Amino acid sequence: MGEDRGHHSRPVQWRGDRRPTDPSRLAAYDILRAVQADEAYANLVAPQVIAEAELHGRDAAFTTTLAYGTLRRRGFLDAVLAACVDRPLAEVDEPVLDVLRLGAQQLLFLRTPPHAAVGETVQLARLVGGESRSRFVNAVLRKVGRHDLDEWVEIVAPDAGTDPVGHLAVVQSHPRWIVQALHDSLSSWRGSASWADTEDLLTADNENASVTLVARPGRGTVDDLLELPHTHAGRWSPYAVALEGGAPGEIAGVRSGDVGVQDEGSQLVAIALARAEIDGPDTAWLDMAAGPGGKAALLAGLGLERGATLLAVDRTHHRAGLVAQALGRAPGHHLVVTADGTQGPWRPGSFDRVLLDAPCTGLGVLRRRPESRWRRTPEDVAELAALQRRLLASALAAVRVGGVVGYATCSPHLAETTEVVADAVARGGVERLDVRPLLPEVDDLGDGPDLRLWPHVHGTDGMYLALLRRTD
Ligand SMILES: C[S@@+](CC[C@H](N)C(=O)[O-])C[C@H]1O[C@@H](n2cnc3c(N)ncnc32)[C@H](O)[C@@H]1O
Repeated sequence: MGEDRGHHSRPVQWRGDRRPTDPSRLAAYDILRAVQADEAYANLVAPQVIAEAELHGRDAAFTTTLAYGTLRRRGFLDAVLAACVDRPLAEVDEPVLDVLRLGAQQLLFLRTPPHAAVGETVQLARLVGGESRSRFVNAVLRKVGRHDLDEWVEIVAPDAGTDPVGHLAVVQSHPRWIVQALHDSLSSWRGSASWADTEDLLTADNENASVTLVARPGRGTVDDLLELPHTHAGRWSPYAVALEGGAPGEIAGVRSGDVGVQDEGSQLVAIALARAEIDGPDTAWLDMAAGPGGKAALLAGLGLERGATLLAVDRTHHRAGLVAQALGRAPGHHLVVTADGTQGPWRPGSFDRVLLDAPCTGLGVLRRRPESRWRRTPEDVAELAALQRRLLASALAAVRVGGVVGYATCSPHLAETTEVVADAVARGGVERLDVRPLLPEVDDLGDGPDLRLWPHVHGTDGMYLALLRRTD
């Protein structure tokens, strides 16, 4: 490489007498490199890179769209690039490959005029890789530009009739195993799913998620939030306000923690758990894997009128610290502890309600984490499912007879959801509740009894919740 560019080194927008590289595209490149080379998370690194590059408004939005889209579409873009490069892609320098991906993304998905997409990308290649790399990038992108998106789909995707999983994997740019897992989960939700349903879900994963605020009960109201510009009421949750444009960090309530940034799917999980009927006392609540504290903060508010005390636990000190921050100004009784939920510092049967929002693969929130589909592996599922079983056993031991455990994940994978719960039910001593009547405001909740929310159906993150009442 001509230059070693860490994602923080900037601004280097000139080399010799050449014209400047477009700062938005350079920032997108920096985000890609940080994700690919340093294993950064795009949603964390992008705002940092954009701020350091002093990009605002449309330029900042273009950088995010280009970087996120390129990360999501990597599978498809690589299939196209492989058809245009006369050696295996693995032999192309990673930074040059990222430049090629950015160029192909603009040509095929962003409607950037071809001369601009090629010209600007070649300029970027010259900056990051020197003259010979820029000629290579120019030649490859000209080949990409010979076909439009539909033609490329015909060329690189397996036939939908004979290999529907492989077809969707390429066309919607997801690993094969994830396409299959999502299809299986959708199929079990309503008895069956067509490949078109699955494609709708995969399409939703490739779109940006909107920002939703939560007016935490006891700390503010939805009506207060609706006074703010660019807001309207949420679709399902009585505490939700959608923010269309504008930065949540500029809202005073968000800065103080009275208002949270929280997808409606997560809000509905906490609300359903709080609404489940239980006999007897209802004052001891546990959130067993609480970091960073979004659901804990909502539960604390929901528990207020019942005089409930919330114990929020996380295994890592840092994550427990984030929970403490989220709960900091919350009225009522709450306590945050760093502990391993599989062997928590409490006596068996101590709690009336327990939330176990288990660590999971996050396959329901792929739209928010553009690179994560390429990082996750089927081995992660097996490892997490084992931990989820241990945590659920511990949650069921922590709740009293008659109390309720909510088992939630932001993954719809069957091995992390219904299979974990089915094992717990099979061991006896628990009754599975139908979650759907607890959320009458939400349409289309499938066959039940568990709650499953989908980006393409409900517009929320993909969330799962089973409610288990302990019977002995
Ligand atoms: C899905 S997140 C919880 C999200 C949270 N409920 C919210 O809404 O903000 C899972 C959390 O479980 C924590 N965790 C993982 N293993 C754990 C364990 N053995 N005991 C307690 N917490 C654990 C992780 O650190 C992570 O913060």
